Amino acid sequence: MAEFGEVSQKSTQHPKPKCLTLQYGTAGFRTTAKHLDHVMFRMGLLAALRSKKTKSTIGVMVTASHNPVEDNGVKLIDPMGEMVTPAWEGYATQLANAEQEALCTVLKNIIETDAISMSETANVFVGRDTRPSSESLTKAVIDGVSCLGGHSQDYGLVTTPQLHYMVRCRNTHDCYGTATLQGYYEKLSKAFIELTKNALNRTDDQKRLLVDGANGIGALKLREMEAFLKYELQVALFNDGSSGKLNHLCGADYVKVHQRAPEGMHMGPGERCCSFDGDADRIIYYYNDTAGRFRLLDGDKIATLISMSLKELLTQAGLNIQVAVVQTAYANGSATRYLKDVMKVTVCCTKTGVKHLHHAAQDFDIGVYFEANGHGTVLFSKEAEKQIRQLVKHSNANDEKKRAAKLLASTIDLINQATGDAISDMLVIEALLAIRGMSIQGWDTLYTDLPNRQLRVKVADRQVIDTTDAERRVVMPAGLQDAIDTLVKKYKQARAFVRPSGTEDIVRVYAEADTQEGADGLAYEVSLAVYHLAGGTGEEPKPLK
Ligand SMILES: CC(=O)N[C@H]1[C@@H](OP(=O)(O)O)O[C@H](CO)[C@@H](O)[C@@H]1O
Ligand SMILES: [Mg+2]
Repeated sequence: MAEFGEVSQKSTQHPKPKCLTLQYGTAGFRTTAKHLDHVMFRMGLLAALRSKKTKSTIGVMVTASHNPVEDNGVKLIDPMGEMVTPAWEGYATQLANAEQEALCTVLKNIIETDAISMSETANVFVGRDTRPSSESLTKAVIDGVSCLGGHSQDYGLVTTPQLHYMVRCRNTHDCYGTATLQGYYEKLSKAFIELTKNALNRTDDQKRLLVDGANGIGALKLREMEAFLKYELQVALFNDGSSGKLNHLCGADYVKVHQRAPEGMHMGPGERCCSFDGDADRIIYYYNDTAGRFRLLDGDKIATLISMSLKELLTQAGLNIQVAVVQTAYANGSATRYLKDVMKVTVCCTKTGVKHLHHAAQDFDIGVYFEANGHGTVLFSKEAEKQIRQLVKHSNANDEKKRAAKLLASTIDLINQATGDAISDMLVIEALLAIRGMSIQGWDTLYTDLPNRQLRVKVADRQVIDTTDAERRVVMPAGLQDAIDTLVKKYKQARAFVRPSGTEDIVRVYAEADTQEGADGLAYEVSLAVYHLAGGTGEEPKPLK
């Protein structure tokens, strides 16, 4: 094959450091940026192959999300804007790790195994975050695509969900929206304005939202969008990237993990605040209560607000459409209980990682999925969307039904169904709170989170831990699950689990209990069990102070 001559030749300009092995993890490849040039070139090759195979446009996003600014990473986006299918994650790992001489053989194997017709055209959309390394890494991706005769469209600086959206628009021939930034801003802001028309007498205070942009791409894009929102949302933007460092002491991950406000944000009591992560696919809300205590509203609370609102609107519209919520083991026990017992919605639990939640949510009429850390969106089945849109058109429908159906239709338009999207989720939350006339305090008190703690344990090989039941139970190493069960019994309302991280070289420990001391104590004791039974390295875990 003629193309391979060029691949061999060009790949020498993107050499692989010897002995470096990487894995396509929970969210693509991620490591220090200086080790990624060859990976980017090769992901360009793979994206071209995936495009030929699917006869569709494929996306390649250069970002390391909430990681430090020195890191970078890459994720592949499949035709409907979802994460690339698991079999191809395997190909991605093979390609990234092939030594220079073996690259063409690995490429040929993929082409043969998947029976890819090389005469097909290839189209790849490329986007990047604000990291200094992202620009040159993007060039490496484009080099890879063109080596296999593919065509790239470089969107430059975009949030991860914006690129997912572009891919979905292109492959639905613009039915989903127009594949431009302007198209994205117009579609979302139109739906937002439509929805907020239903919130009467909103004051400027109620329209005000403090946003922590994590010094990243989300801040830039929110600024671009502001004019489209016609003052229906009045954003006070902090950590906008003009001086601070990306993700440093700010952003959704920092706020969630440390359960503390980001640096650089000036919060008055009761003011509604939110944080994006470094590529704006995660969002977390929070506020300081009147006693000055920091209160976090995480992905679970977001899923609760959204599913509750959708359910009520469906009832008002007289539509018999099922709403389900998909969570992971990290969902707070109180959230799961509230959804099941009070709201009576179907709740299902999947493994960690957006792709698992997204996949599970596709099984329902309306699948609301959120990780506790704020990754998430809502998926509407074709049939559910059709019923809602038909009711909007139906001139005989009575006023209340029609109004509810219109609200549902605008909510569909406001949600980025391709993937979790901080900007889109923020607008959905703002609109729903406004329509309900609900304050952040009111939303917060729907249920009270059980105190919880997450810890990390270093072990020689995290793959020695094997889990089952959506990562809630350990199968290997022997004895670890028994040890956890015994420890959990010592605490009230307690739950704990451990799993190997898919993005970092650590084992994660999660514990919750009726008090913070309990959650901390249990998390510590479970960490010790992991350390002793799963080959801990370095210092033994210490109790939390
Ligand atoms: C406990 C936790 O927050 N895990 C995160 C983290 O995955 P780990 O596999 O736990 O490292 O990064 C993923 C990608 O961003 C995200 O989907 C997930 O929720
Ligand atoms: Mg992210």
